[in-house]
Amino acid sequence: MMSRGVFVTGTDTGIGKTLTSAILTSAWHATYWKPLQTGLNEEDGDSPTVKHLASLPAERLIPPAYALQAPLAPSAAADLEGIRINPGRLVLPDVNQPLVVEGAGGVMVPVTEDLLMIDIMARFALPVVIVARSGLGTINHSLLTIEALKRRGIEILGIVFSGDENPGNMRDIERIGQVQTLLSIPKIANITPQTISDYAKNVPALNNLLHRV
Ligand SMILES: Nc1ncnc2c1ncn2[C@@H]1O[C@H](COP(=O)(O)OP(=O)(O)OP(=O)(O)O)[C@@H](O)[C@H]1O
Ligand SMILES: C[C@H](N)[C@H](N)CCCCCC(=O)O
Ligand SMILES: [Mg+2]
Repeated sequence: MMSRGVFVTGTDTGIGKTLTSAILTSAWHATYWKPLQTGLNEEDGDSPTVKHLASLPAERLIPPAYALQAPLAPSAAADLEGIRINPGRLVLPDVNQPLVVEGAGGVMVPVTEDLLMIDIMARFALPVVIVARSGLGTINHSLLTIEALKRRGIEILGIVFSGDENPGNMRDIERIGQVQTLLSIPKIANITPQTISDYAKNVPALNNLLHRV
């Protein structure tokens, strides 16, 4: 059976993809996969964060296909270690639960010399969730991301805003980009398994969304 699920991308690195992935994974009792992890010499990586925040049992966490040290795009981090990323190893795992796949950085991040993150997304053919900042600068970044995805015929499930809600920005991006806002995640003061689980349980839009993936 084809895996159901989503690919979580963002308008930038450090924008809220992992937080969003933890919320979706928790709400949907999903399996989480970060295929390309970089920056492990500075942080533990996104898999342990999602495992903790979504209280995931080990069997619902697929290890990265590539786990790289430098806090750089995958192609550059791999180069530093003398590794050549083989796109043939980037294959969606066949799992029984919905799958939440998190990208590295945004859509135009190099994965190999001639493949970008967006090319890998096209191959996976999962509907895409775009995570964007709510505030100033998001209109340009969000519309560029939407345009790149549409140009390649990649299905956009919708956009998630992270940070203080900004209805004007939301309206402009929905109208010009012709996308739907899926969620607006407020600034969460204390991100813990409890706050994630409470949020995941109390936002009805999350369950409705599962029926569309
Ligand atoms: N709505 C929010 N409330 C509070 N903190 C947030 C919110 N959104 C993001 N953050 C914080 O911002 C930081 C970056 O977010 P996150 O790790 O989700 O980014 P990312 O897009 O996954 O980055 P990467 O490209 O490294 O995977 C984290 O410390 C996260 O907890
Ligand atoms: C290290 C970081 N947290 C991410 N894993 C990688 C982000 C790559 C971004 C590249 C870029 O757009 O300039
Ligand atoms: Mg992340």
